[in-house]
Amino acid sequence: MATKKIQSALISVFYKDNLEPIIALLKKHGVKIYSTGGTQKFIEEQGAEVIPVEELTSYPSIFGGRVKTLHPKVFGGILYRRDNDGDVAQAGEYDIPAIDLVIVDLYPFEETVASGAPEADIIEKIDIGGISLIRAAAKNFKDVTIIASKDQYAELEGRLTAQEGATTLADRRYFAAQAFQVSSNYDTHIFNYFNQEENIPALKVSETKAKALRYGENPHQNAHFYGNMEDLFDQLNGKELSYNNLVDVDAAVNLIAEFKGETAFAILKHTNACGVALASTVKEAYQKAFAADTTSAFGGVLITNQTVDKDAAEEMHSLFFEVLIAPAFTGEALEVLKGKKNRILLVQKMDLPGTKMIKTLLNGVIEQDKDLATETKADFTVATKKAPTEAEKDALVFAAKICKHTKSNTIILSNGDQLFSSGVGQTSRVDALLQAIDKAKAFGFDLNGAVMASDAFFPFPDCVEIAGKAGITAVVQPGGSIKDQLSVDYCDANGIAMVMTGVRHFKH
Ligand SMILES: NC(=O)c1ncn([C@@H]2O[C@H](COP(=O)(O)O)[C@@H](O)[C@H]2O)c1NC=O
Repeated sequence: MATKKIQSALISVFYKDNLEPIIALLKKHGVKIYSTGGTQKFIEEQGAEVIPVEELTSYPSIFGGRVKTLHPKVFGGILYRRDNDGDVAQAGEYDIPAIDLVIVDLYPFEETVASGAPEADIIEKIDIGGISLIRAAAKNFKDVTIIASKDQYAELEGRLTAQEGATTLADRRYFAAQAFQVSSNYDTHIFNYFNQEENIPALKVSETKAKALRYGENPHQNAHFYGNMEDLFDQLNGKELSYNNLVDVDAAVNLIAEFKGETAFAILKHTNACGVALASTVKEAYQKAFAADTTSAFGGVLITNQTVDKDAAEEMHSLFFEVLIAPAFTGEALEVLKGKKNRILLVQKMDLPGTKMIKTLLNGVIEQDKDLATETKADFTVATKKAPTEAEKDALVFAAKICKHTKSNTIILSNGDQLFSSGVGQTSRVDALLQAIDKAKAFGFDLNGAVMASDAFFPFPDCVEIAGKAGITAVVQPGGSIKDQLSVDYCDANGIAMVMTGVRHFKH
């Protein structure tokens, strides 16, 4: 393995933190250090000698720092092939010194975009010299070690310490791969920023944090999560989230976001809600959600949008559940809930970011806007002679919100603050309705005066007929079938109120 002792380094970093141990190591091994303005000052403060890069290039940093390392003496020193006689002779001819190690930390482009800075500031944070140094050094990994981010200092320190100031070819190839990961991620963010306005048809996703999951949907499937869960949640208890947990947590967080300003509780299984309720306390909301399906709740993912207190915690403690998500837990509630060590407790710190959804299929991916449409009473068009009462309208809004987050074909039966039952993921709407009616009866709900929500239109009047006979008095559906009138006629003949929203909510 071609182990090479590092004799010279170029250091140019935006964030200077944590660089100290590297400087100390380089100093200890007598490495000649070249550096740019701010970094040079920082290294000198560490008591190490530095050659300003301007001395090497015979140019000052110009155009407000847009050009400082971009010079043949710098790039030649990185890129010339040490085993190529012609390159070595040219390096000598032009007095180009070898640079064995390059350490860069790029201008924080992504951070600057996220801060809402004006475009001029964002453009200045497109690093040119740094990204070029990274690519050059990574290309010449046979001879040069590249550290492309402050996140890699500790790894470099470890290897230099263990190998007496040297790196192996395997080290350098590894760091080169890391470097291209950094540069491609950086360019992806720049492209996506520009493409917000340009809409060039290209999908660039770059997630640099990967977490190996225990397994995928089933134990024989490997799986990873690419993303940054720490931004969204603090985990207070329990084992690591599994692949299926993550899928359900995503569904739960999207569902509960519908109930801002209310005290809501939901219980989900396989992304569908088997219990949803509104109440004045978390305990009561949990009790009502649980009552909708006391069987399915076992092993479920639970979520509320209010602080979980001791009363609520004691109420749900006897249930075996996988995950509980809340914006906060009281100390007493945690004491109760932590009684089961595998139970995952998550504090949700923010709403889900992002407005797009991506899925792989066939030999490509499909992307779409998230379904962010939620109908209010104002969006209802009364289609029947009889209009729903205000209480029925409230119930229809509640049912429609749950319906939107349930697998198609779906039917939701509820009142204004409690999911009674749902028919989920059925191949016919009639089956979804029959499933919902059976479930409601099985869990003791009286459907007389209940409301029904459907994710898509009724192609035939069969659903309203079955629902009416079960006691349903008001219905919300998108409408849009050429046979809408048949359903309206049935409702008119049987005293059922029906509203249409014009918005379909398929969820496949
Ligand atoms: N223009 C250049 O030639 C150039 N060379 C290096 N940089 C960047 O300048 C920063 C360090 O600058 P300083 O050492 O002056 O704080 C690093 O983030 C590095 O990626 C440059 N700046 C931007 O492109």
